[in-house]
Amino acid sequence: MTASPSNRPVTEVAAGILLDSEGRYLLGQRPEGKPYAGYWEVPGGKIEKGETVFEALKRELKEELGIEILDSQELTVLEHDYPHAYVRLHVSVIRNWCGTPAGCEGQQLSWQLLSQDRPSVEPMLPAAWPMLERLKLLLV
Ligand SMILES: Nc1nc2c([nH]c(=O)n2[C@H]2C[C@H](O)[C@@H](COP(=O)(O)OP(=O)(O)OP(=O)(O)O)O2)c(=O)[nH]1
Repeated sequence: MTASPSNRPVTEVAAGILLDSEGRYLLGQRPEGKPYAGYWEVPGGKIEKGETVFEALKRELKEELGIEILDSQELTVLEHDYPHAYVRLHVSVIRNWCGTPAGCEGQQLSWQLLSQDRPSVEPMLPAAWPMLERLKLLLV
């Protein structure tokens, strides 16, 4: 495990932005029992030892949403220093998947239009904002 600038261990996370053909992306609400429960985020989770980012995304999105992702495009890598952890987020865009996303862990889901200024749900996890900004730049 690497160390952050503040010398805290870094938690590596894979986050996958599902983007559909109508320009909508998917947010999920963090379930009870997790840090920041109730906050909205892009689906994903911690990368396990020995996993690639794509393998972690495939596993997490199967567990959380019940879908099979077919490919992904790397968007950006962001770091955020939370009270509970220092996280490094490997953010990918996913346009091709099999199945219909469902809240398999009891979480609420919400499709959001990328053309809208801000998501219609709140609060968002602080580190979700820069990834949405980056996504908008990719598509202009
Ligand atoms: N999935 C996801 N995590 C994010 C985003 N933004 C952000 O700061 N994070 C942080 C929150 C958490 O500290 C970490 C993800 O960990 P997690 O708790 O969701 O991971 P997990 O599902 O593997 O958790 P676990 O219950 O197995 O421990 O990344 C985001 O948009 N999506």
